[in-house]
Amino acid sequence: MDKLRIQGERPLHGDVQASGAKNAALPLMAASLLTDQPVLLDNAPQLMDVRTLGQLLAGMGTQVEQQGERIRLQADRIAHCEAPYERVKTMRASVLVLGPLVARFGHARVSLPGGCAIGARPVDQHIKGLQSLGAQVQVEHGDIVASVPGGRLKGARISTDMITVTGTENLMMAACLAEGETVIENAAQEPEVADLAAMLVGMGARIDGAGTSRIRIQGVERLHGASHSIVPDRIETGTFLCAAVATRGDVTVRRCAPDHLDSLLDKLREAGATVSRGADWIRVQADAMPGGRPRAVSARTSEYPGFATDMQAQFMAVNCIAQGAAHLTETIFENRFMHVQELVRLGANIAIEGNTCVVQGVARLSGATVMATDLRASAGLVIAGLAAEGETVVERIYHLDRGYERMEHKLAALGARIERVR
Ligand SMILES: CC(=O)N[C@H]1[C@@H](OP(=O)(O)OP(=O)(O)OC[C@H]2O[C@@H](n3ccc(=O)[nH]c3=O)[C@H](O)[C@@H]2O)O[C@H](CO)[C@@H](O)[C@@H]1O
Ligand SMILES: C=C(OP(=O)(O)O)C(=O)O
Repeated sequence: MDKLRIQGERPLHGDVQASGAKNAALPLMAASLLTDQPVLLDNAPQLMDVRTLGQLLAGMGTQVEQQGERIRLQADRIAHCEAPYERVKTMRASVLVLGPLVARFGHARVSLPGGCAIGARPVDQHIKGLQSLGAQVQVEHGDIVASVPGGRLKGARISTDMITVTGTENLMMAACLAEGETVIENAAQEPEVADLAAMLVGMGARIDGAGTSRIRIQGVERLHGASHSIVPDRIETGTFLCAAVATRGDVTVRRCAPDHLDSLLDKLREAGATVSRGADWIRVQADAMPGGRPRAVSARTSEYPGFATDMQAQFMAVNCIAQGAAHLTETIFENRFMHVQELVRLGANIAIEGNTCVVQGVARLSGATVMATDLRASAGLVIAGLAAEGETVVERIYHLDRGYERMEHKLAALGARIERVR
């Protein structure tokens, strides 16, 4: 199993490019099931999750070709509408094929994703929403089995019990081919939802309000192919910015979407970094912070545009070496503090009180061997390792490979001493 070996205490300096967003690429790929015509995606990240979804779609009969940053998908010969457990268990976002399959083919069998390291993560809202659109849905032998009497979904008003990102995406895709109007209330407002809507509109869908809490969709009979450039990854961008602050460096992330990172940028300014931005770049200067260390800054995760749960672990790593104490509260997932005990192994001072971590900053972390437990926990450990004195080894980085493109190469180009050990 691959590991990352890091020699810490080297400030990061220079420019790095953001990749396309994993959390946009996955729904966009799933949306290719809505048409028999080609869908071309540019700015596609080369990630394990993208490969996994590509294999799942190919297994159904979709032609999938990835060349560099371009993916071409054509779902003109779908042989069966099934997502087996073997694929779904390695990537929960596989459930995104459910809405498109039911909408276009009138039936689907998709393995029910299990829980995962960060929480139970049920998909009841996806199922209830599809039922509102007229699908019959049961869980049988661990699979979600859906069929549509009459073959075509019917538009409806759907109000989800909580804000769900992939739930909103699944239902929005399904509603595009339903008969009549669908309104999704309490919709997720994440930029990746808006990016998906932009491509669906390019495919002929009629959608208003994506990016707000109410999305209105007028169903159409069929969609056509499209070409779309995937929105930059705001979480990868934020990860590099946190690494810059934790190592007291000066980093510019290029080809990113600064408008999608407002809440994090405010926090980094509060921590003492100088933040500047242009249309598609962000620079964080943290090499001259008062007192030579960031200030502790509290945060509470929430849905977009709030502070992203996918940035909580990385921001915790910054707070580990800050001056003062911060409270970090996780409100989205019930078990997203798995990195805490590993950060403690690096010398961090963290107490967990319910869904809040109290992080008392220390002057120095000291390198150690730590184990990654999920994607962003891994990123948090890498940041802590970059800041720590001596050598840190991060084990089980297959989690990291799900969602970061060539992370160690990008960090090495910024001056980090980091290598993959096979
Ligand atoms: C591929 C993708 O885009 N993944 C992102 C997506 O995950 P994902 O879409 O799975 O997360 P959700 O927004 O659905 O989850 C939010 C909360 O709602 C709960 N819930 C959700 C659906 C449901 O049917 N029932 C239910 O109870 C979840 O357990 C969680 O507590 O949004 C998360 C929250 O921003 C991010 O951390 C993930 O990176
Ligand atoms: C939790 C994440 O992803 P997923 O929903 O794919 O598990 C993430 O990107 O941090």
